[in-house]
Amino acid sequence: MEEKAMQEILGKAEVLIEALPYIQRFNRKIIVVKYGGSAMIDEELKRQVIQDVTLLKLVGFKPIIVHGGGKEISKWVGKVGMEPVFVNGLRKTDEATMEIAEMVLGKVNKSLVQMVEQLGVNAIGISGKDGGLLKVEKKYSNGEDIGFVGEIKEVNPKILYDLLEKDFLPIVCPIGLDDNFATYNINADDAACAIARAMQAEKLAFLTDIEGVYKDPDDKTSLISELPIEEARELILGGNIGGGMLPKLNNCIDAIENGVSRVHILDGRIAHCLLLEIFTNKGIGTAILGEKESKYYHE
Ligand SMILES: Nc1ncnc2c1ncn2[C@@H]1O[C@H](COP(=O)(O)OP(=O)(O)O)[C@@H](O)[C@H]1O
Ligand SMILES: CC(=O)N[C@@H](CCC(=O)OP(=O)(O)O)C(=O)O
Repeated sequence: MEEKAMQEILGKAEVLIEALPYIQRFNRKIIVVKYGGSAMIDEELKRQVIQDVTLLKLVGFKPIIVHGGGKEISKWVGKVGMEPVFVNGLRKTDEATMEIAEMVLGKVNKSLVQMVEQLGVNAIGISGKDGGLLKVEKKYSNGEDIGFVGEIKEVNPKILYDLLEKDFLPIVCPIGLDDNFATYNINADDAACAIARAMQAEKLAFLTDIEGVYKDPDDKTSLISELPIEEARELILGGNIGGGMLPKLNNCIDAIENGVSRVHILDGRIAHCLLLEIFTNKGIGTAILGEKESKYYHE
C-alpha cells in the first residue's frame, strides 16, 4: 500500500480510538438533543443531524430528540394570510395558530421519524400529549396574554423510559395539555430542558443557528467555549445576552442546577457538530459548566 493511503487509513483508526473514552463514558446514558433553527431547514444539514443521532444510538447511547420547527410554523402561518407574532421570543398563539402549529410540528415529527427509520433504527414520534408527557399551565409574558402558550409544570417521562427500554429512538414535539386537556404550544428549548431534567440526562445539547454564546453579541471573536453558570448569570444581568439566546441560556442554567451533567450550545450549521462535540477532545460551541466543574472540561 502506498505511504499516503496508509497514513489516511491510520488517521481514520486514530479518530475511532479518540472516540473510545467517550463511547465508554456515554454508554447507555441519556442524551437529549434539542434540534431547531437553520439545521432544520437545510435538507443536507438535516440528514447529517439525523445521521449523528442515529450513530449515537447505534454505539449504545440513549438519545432523545426534542425538535422545534418555529421557522416552518411561521411559513405556514404566512401562507394562510396571517402574520407570525412573537413576544419575548414566544409565539403569540391564538386558536388558529395553535391548529397550524400542531399540524406543522406533527409533519416535522414524522419526517424525522422517517429519516431515522431509513437509517435502520426504529424511531417513535410523539408529542407532549402522549402518555401525559408534558403537562402545562397557561404562560403569560410579563403579564401579557399570549394565548395558548404553555409553561411546563409537570413531566411524566414514563413513556420515554418505556420507549428507550424497547430500544426505540424517541422524537418529541413541543406540544402539551393543561389540566382541562386543552392543547398548548411550548417553546422547544423549554421542552428539551424539562425532559432532560426529569430524566436526569447525562447531556443536553441545543443545536442552534449561531456558533455558541458570545461575550459581546456584536463581536464574533468573543465566542465563549466554557461558561460556568455563575458567569452565565453575570452575562445575563449585564445585558450581553438577547433574543432567543436568553431563554436558551436560562434553560442551560436551569438544567445544570437540576442534575443534568453536561449542557452544550452547538452550531447546528456545522456539519456533524454533534459528533465533533461528543467524540473529539476539542469541543465546539459553548459548554455550560456547573459550579464544581473544571474550567478545562475538554482536556
Ligand atoms: N450573546 C449572545 N450570544 C449568542 N447569540 C446571541 C447573543 N445575544 C443574542 N443572541 C441571539 O440569539 C439567537 C439564538 O436564539 P434562537 O434564534 O432563538 O435559536 P433557535 O431558533 O435555535 O432556538 C442568535 O441567533 C443570536 O442572534
Ligand atoms: C411558544 C413557542 O414559541 N413555541 C414554538 C415552538 C417551536 C420552536 O420552539 O421551534 P424552534 O426551536 O425551531 O424555534 C413556536 O411556535 O415557534
